Amino acid sequence: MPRIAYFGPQGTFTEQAARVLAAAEDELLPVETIGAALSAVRDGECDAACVPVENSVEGPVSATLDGLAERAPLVATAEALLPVHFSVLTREDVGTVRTVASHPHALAQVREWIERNLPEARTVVSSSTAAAAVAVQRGEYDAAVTAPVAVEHYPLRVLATEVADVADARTRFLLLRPPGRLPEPTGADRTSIVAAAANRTGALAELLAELATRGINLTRLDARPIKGNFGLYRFFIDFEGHVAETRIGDALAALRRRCNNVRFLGSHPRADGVEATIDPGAANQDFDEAFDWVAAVRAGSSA
Ligand SMILES: O=C(O)C(=O)Cc1ccccc1
Repeated sequence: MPRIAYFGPQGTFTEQAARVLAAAEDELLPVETIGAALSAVRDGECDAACVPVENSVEGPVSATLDGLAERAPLVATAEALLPVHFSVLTREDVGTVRTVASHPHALAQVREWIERNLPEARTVVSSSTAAAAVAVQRGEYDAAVTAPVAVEHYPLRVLATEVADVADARTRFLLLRPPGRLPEPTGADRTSIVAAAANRTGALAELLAELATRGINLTRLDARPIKGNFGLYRFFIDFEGHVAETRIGDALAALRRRCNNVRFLGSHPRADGVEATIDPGAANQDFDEAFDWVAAVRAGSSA
């Protein structure tokens, strides 16, 4: 039975995402950290890992980005996009709430609600939203900001539901596997890479220009420090399209030439189904025809 490690414990948002991404026969295994989920795949204990990668309020999930840039390569084969609103859970015996625990991304999304509704509470960071619920059960903190499903696993009092400072907040999750067969292109795909640009004037601009001149639309750009090299950064770039397409393959080949290091992190269908924008002259057919023409010129059969 295929096994999927997810960022747990039970009752996290990531578990909800894993349920969306898993096949009926897959076994879901909660692990304590994002790093442990990635290691479970690298060590062969699990076939895939489900982890959060970006949030529309807080931005990138750095543990996931750093975990993908280092150690053995993993490739995203699918993504899920979940709306994120929170429940606030307490023990039955809690009077005034003085401590509220949760994952930093959750706390960042309910800061105003806590100020308004729990003015005496101090916030405490936990490894995940569900880990905060466990800590409340144990009596370590008074309240936890959790995913709506958490109350099914941790019998706590529901103080509030549908809590969110920003309406329509969403988190994107990835299903990661060892490199292997890629999903088929659909016309509404996302490709992800991480690249270490050379440390010289204009290097990042040149790298982005390779994508821009081929009419490739970016969907995300994040910089993360390369640890142990103060001042050096790697760039995580997501863009529309699939590596199986000529225009995307041509761009990746250019990045490979220009960068110190490029790692392919996957091509897979977008959860929102948004189709790639194609500029005039930048469709796959345009690339194919242009390459055919060059081949014909080289063969002496065209000019
Ligand atoms: O802690 C969780 O439940 C997670 O899955 C990470 C997370 C935290 C806050 C918003 C979305 C995902």
